[in-house]
Amino acid sequence: MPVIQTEELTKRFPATTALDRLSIEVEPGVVGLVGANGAGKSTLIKILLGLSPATSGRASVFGLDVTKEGPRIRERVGYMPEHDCLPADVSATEFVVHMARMSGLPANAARERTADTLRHVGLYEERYRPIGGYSTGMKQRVKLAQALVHDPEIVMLDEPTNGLDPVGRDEMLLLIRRIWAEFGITVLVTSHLLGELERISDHVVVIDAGTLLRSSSTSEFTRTSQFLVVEVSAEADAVAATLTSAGLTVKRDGAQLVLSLDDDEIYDAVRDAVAAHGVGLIRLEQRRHHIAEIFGEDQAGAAR
Ligand SMILES: Nc1ncnc2c1ncn2[C@@H]1O[C@H](COP(=O)(O)OP(=O)(O)OP(=O)(O)O)[C@@H](O)[C@H]1O
Repeated sequence: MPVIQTEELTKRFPATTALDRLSIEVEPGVVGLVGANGAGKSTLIKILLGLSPATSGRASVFGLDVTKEGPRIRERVGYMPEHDCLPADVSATEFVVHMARMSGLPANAARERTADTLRHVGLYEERYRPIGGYSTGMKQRVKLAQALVHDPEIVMLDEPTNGLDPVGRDEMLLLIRRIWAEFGITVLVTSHLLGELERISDHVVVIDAGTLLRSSSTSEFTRTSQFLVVEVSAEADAVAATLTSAGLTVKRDGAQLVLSLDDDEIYDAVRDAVAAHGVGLIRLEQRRHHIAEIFGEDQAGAAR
């Protein structure tokens, strides 16, 4: 059974449709939910948590209907909200213990789990300092710790790398990957940056204006979002024709030939075509599509 399932899920606000008949399935692992600002990521998480009702359609977590089983779902889910929501005048320890108690842990267990979790997120040394004096990265770690402290089966992390510098982003991404790798907790993590989610996710779901653009394994996603640029010393048209007759998708971009990377034989085919025409190979380079190109995905994968 999928951990999360939605069927034709729709959420309308007076001025906008945040989710438009969205159907997705999430299996255990790290799942990246990618979309531009306003795509509907936070809205989806709030519906899954039973915090906001859908307009129509269905959603379930662990097979439990979100409209009827909100409390039972929230017992088993950790949630890291997008925006800063931490009290400034208490320490990380006080706050996370409080959240653990709210989740039903007895006092001793709450204190022990808090210490373990703060150590895991790298905040052990600073755990008694007031949160108000923390950096953005430290605050994100407190938010992550409170999502993990009651030992959930899945965590939903809304833009956990927001506001972090490149080093802070890398550290946060590593921490997120470890949640699944070391503890077996499924992670649903949102971002508007595909590249960073690709690094840690087993599966990527892309939404745009509340609709599903794509849902696939990360390896498949990476393969089809890349292309190969070939530049030859002469006879570019003839080389392109040879590659096309070998079954490859070839587009011209000035002097360059742009090939879809969806064929495993592509490098052999390029070598053979270049040899057949007796021309030199000036450039052979793998490149990535820009995110906007992937969002308007063209499976042929040529650069525009
Ligand atoms: N409570 C609300 N009332 C009215 N409109 C809302 C509400 N919450 C979200 N929206 C609208 O729904 C759309 C989706 O918003 P949502 O916050 O889910 O997007 P998002 O993908 O999480 O983007 P962001 O990262 O910017 O939050 C947006 O157009 C937003 O303005």
